[in-house]
Amino acid sequence: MAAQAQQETALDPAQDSVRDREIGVEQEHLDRVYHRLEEKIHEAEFLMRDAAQRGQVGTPGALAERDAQVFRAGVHLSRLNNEFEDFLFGRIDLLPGKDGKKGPDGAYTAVEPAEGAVRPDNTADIAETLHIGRIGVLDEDYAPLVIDWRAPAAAPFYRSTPVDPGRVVRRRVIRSKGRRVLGVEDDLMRPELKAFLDGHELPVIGDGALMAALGQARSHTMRDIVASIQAEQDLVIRAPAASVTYVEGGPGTGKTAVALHRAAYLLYQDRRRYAGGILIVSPTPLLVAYTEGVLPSLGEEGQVAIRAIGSLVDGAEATLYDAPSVARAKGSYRMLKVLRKAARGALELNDSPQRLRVVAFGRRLELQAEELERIRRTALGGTAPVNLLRPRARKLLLDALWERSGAAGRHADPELAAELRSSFDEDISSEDDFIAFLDAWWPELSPRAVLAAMADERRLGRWARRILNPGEVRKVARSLKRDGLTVHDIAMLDELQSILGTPARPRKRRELDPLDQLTGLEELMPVREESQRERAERLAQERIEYAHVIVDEAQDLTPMQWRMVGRRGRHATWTIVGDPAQSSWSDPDEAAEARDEALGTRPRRRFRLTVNYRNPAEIAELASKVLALAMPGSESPSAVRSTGVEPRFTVLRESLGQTVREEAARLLDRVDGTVGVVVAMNRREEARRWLAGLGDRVVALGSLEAKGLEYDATVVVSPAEIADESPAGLRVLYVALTRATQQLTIVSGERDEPNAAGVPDLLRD
Ligand SMILES: Nc1ncnc2c1ncn2[C@@H]1O[C@H](COP(=O)(O)OP(=O)(O)OP(=O)(O)O)[C@@H](O)[C@H]1O
Repeated sequence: MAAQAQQETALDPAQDSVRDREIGVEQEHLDRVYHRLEEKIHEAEFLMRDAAQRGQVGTPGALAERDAQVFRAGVHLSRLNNEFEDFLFGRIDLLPGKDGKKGPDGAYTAVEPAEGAVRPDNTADIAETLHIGRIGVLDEDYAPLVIDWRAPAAAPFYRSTPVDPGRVVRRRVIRSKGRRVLGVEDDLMRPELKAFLDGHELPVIGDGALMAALGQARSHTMRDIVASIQAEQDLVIRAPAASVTYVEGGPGTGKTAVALHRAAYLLYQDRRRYAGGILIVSPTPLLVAYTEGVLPSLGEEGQVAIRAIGSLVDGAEATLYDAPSVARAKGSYRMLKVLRKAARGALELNDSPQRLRVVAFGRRLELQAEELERIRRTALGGTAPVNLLRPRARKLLLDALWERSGAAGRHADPELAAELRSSFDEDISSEDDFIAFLDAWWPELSPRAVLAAMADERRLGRWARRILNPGEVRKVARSLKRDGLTVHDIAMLDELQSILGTPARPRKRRELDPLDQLTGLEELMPVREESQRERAERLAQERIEYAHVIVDEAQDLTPMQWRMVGRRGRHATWTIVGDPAQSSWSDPDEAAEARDEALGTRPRRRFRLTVNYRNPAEIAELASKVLALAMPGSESPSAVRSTGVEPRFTVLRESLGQTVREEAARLLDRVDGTVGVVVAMNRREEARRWLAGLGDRVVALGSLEAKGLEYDATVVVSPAEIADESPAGLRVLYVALTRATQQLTIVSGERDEPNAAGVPDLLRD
């Protein structure tokens, strides 16, 4: 952060005493906060005991409210004690505001200082001090002890910059653990100003919280960034929820972090609206596992579902990846046409009956294959879901049988004719042969059954004629034969579900009570209504639509995946974050078209994040060489820090496995946190074996799995192999090169053509 006042160093004893004093000041405040919370708990407990003693005193509503209050207070304190390591993390010291108005959180609302707040000799008095934390706490007079980070009054903590300071003079990050304050770091937003708080000059400690946060060792889970959200990120987090918020930014600019904080912010802003749920779509289960702790650390759980794109369909979990050429066929719009044909074609699988025989009015009636085929085609006309067309097909069969029966002209009186027809329909419909025929001839199809039918190459060839080429048909059919589902199969299953439809089922009646049956009571009682809770549970189970959908790594979604995600947010507002330069999908234009279709005509609000908080400048610079090849003309985000450690280049020694293992071990010695080894997808298993026994700080990843993740150090194995993997290979390599927060080692394989210094061809100037 610019213009940090670094008036002190830890080595200066005088400064140390100022630091200790300031830590003491914050400790006092934190003690007050905890004291207040305990008071609230006691208050609530007292109310509860009192309520219990007085039995029915008070309206039921008031009693319920008390219970709820006790419950909330209890949850509050247990969270504070157990989960929030740094519950209170910020403070701003502010000049007096333009108007004297206070907001609902007890803080003054004006963003700009009052005229005359700064005196001509560049001195000023601090008029207000606000502490910022994960949740808000008021004192007994309703003055704010802690402001929730998402409240409007907290915005200046994130937004204020030395260029545009508003009322903020000093911005402080407080580091604490449990109930103990460990440290403070200050930034001065008006370094030229001499400001006084209670008559004493405002002290300034430390060298910036952002750098401290960025330098920390990484673990296998992501941390929240509440204490150091930067102004351009804050604009996205607090953007109004209407329509579509669209965020682009290079690697490490905080897109994922911003997306998660935005979910928490939206819930805070309008909890009722988002009771419909927020869905965060993530590219891989690894990234889900990496990020899922962030929301609980912000005090939000329950209403946010973070799901990998391969886990969006209930009961189906992707465990496999497709080869790039198969993925291209399965993910593109062309597959939609194939699925539509397959869903209709699957009705005619080999065991479909070729003849219908029934007896009506004492006569045997029969429909042959040709007639049945004609009826099926008529029933399938249009685009209605196949499973919902069964009643129509049944009706057409009955029409044809009626015709065949010759009964049509028997009565001139239309009423009698209609009566005859309806008893004809009733007779036939209840005939066992007819029911069995219909079940076999128009079975209810499941998405899985259709997908399984597509594994037959000849059949798929028929359905995909002039849509996929024979090579693609062969490969897709073969891939569908494997046990297990791929990420792209999931979007196909979801599409099939919508093409096939689900017939309405009769409502499940409540379990019969044997006693009721004996007494006949069951017959007298009306069918029990669903309770409100049961209804809520049922809706939650059935829910595929959300109130807000956040798509992370949006550049990777295929057209079929956009359709799947779009179905989950038909009435939602959206936040889309991504980076076209990191796209692993080969046809970005087609994907953009599908995205626009999913989002409809909703207006978009666009943002761009420009600063890379992950990679040191040395690594970012190397990665920018690949960016220039992958997306000529696009700009790299600027790295916010530098470590002085250049990327290391090595060539394969005895064997690739041995070399990689040695390099990983070397990095494990040099960093405190994690090491990621990124290889081409087809080397994943091999790479896991190479690293066996090195401990759980090191992991092997296929190039596509590295998406969104970060490590203290990474080993990127054979850039050429990764780049040659798919048409989007260079962009995937760019992802691989931008995962490290501290050190990067490149191991060249045979295809990399390294020069004497070990630098592979792709990474040379
Ligand atoms: N304001 C911030 N304060 C502290 N750390 C930050 C801040 N913004 C981002 N970071 C850190 O930078 C790293 C990169 O953030 P994140 O993973 O969200 O970036 P990204 O844009 O999603 O990257 P990619 O596109 O490569 O997946 C994370 O470790 C994150 O915690």
